[in-house]
Amino acid sequence: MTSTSAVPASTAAPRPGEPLDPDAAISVRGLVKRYGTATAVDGLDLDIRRGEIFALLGPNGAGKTTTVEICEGFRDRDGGEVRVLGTDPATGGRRWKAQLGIVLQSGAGDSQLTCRELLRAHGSYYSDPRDPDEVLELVGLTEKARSRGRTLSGGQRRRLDVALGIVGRPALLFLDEPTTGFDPEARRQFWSLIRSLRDLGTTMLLTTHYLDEAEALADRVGVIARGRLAEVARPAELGGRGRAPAVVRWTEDGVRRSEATATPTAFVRDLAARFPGEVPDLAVARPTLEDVYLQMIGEDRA
Ligand SMILES: Nc1ncnc2c1ncn2[C@@H]1O[C@H](COP(=O)(O)OP(=O)(O)OP(=O)(O)O)[C@@H](O)[C@H]1O
Repeated sequence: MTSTSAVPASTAAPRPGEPLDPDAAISVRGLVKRYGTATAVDGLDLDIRRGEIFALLGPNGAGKTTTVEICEGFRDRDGGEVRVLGTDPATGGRRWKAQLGIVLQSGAGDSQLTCRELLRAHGSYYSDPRDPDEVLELVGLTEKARSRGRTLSGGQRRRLDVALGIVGRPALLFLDEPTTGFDPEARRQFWSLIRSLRDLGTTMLLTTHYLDEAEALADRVGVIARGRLAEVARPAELGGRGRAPAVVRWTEDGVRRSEATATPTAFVRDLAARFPGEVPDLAVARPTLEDVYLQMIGEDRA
């Protein structure tokens, strides 16, 4: 289940001209980034509240990584204002950086050190690191404490990446496509790790191409297209999804039928009255997050 405790009544993106939110974990206004003559981020506004999991969605090349890297302090911007944990990333020093956890796509898997040694070494950069064994337990790698990174499976390496991202006890964790290449069981285990981190109060900014992942984890999702935020909403409400009619499908007289209705319960009750037993092949569906996402992206490209 998705916790909504960190999400206020208003879930939308900031309005144009709205000032930076000093209480937000991340507050971005009018962000612009150009590479040569190409504009990768084109006036992006975004607030991410403390304690929430926010998923940034968007097609390849939409500007997600650029935005995230500017927030991490790895990339300069050409315009706009950004505050991350109250600090402008362009000027953030060591103390500010120590509050961030960054899980990159690369991975620490090639290290000659054991998992525990790696965590201890990495933790030494921080003033109040988590105990390596506590972190290994949190990510489900206790049994691999003495294993070297290069002997781990792909999914285990990813867990080690997360372990390295959280050993410094970050207030804000960036996760870039964290479950790419995971098998289904590993993804579910990873999701439960992310939820435990949220329960510990960690704010997380996640980029993902997996819409089921965004739906399972995120308090809010933001769809970025052509360098702008097209919409911010709870996963269940994106693109008017919460208000969309349900589609009832069934088979009657050997013919597959369907009906879009705002009152599916009443419709199914009437339908059931017409059949002596089970309504053949009955299904009630609402648009999935993927349906509304693809529609939004398609409209943007049109
Ligand atoms: N270092 C760079 N130099 C030139 N252009 C770049 C650079 N980095 C990104 N771009 C361009 O900026 C645009 C946005 O790229 P970005 O990596 O932010 O997108 P993304 O949404 O993260 O995409 P993906 O889902 O493929 O990771 C793209 O058109 C990309 O080609």
